[in-house]
Amino acid sequence: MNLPILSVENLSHTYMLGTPLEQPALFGVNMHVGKGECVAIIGHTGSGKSTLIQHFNGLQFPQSGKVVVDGIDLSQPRIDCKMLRRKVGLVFQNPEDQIFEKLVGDDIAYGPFKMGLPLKEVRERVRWAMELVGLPFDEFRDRATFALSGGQKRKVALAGVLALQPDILVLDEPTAGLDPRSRKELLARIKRLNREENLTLIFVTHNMEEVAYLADRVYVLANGRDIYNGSPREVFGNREVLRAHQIGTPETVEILHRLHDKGHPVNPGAFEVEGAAEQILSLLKPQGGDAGVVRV
Ligand SMILES: Nc1ncnc2c1ncn2[C@@H]1O[C@H](COP(=O)(O)OP(=O)(O)OP(=O)(O)O)[C@@H](O)[C@H]1O
Repeated sequence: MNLPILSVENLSHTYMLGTPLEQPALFGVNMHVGKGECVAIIGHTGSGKSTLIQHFNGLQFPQSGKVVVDGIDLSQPRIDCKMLRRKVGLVFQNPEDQIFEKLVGDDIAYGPFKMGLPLKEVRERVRWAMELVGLPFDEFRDRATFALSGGQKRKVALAGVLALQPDILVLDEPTAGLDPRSRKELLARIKRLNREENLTLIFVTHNMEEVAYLADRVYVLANGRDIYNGSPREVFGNREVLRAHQIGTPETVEILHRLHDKGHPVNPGAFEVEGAAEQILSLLKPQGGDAGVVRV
């Protein structure tokens, strides 16, 4: 891991603390994310994923424990929230929570404009962010936000955050509700941002194919605790732990494990589609020295 740009130490959180409706959500969570890393957070519903990422840009502040973002200790009083939100862009699960202007271009321009940037730069950033998420500027800037499809709204919400040019991008279920083609396109764009622009990426997902495709490292949350972290290969290799916490594995892992259990010589750790396909194809090739010989 590179130098950590985000560290969480022993973080606990209880909703409605001190009331009869107290709801504990996090218990002593630890997490470290290196600059330029792509980290997935997985866990069953209610395990605390959203609560955790809300601590990264000051939507929640540590009740106990520590969150440090690029040197800013969020447990200290008088945090510069504006600066923090420029460093950490959070895209919510539901794009409706994030879009409030009538026109697409105005909505994406809102953040950079509030930063006090000159109009020319605001416009450049809006164009850049729109093209990046796959919304052609000339075609979409004057479109009404309310009349967009769910997938287009998701792209607008993402572009609005990208236009602030954050150092860390945090995505809550980035492709939920998208059709397979839009999902694939958006994931490829996000991957490019991480790999080519060196944007640190943290994302929450229930989709294990997404984890396999994007993540360098995976944190597993269960009942408000970080129970495991490792590379996708390590995490997906630990199917017992995942099953115990109602977390699936990518289809590729399942297929390779079934072949392996039936005695076929495959490595079930290969979770990427290309690697899995190669292994399956190699099983279909004739084995042994007589390969290709036709006996009559
Ligand atoms: N605003 C809130 N007030 C009270 N309790 C809450 C609130 N938000 C979340 N919780 C509770 O905190 C716990 C963790 O919720 P959280 O939304 O962080 O989980 P999650 O892993 O993101 O779930 P999901 O995968 O369903 O989005 C749950 O028990 C939830 O009911």
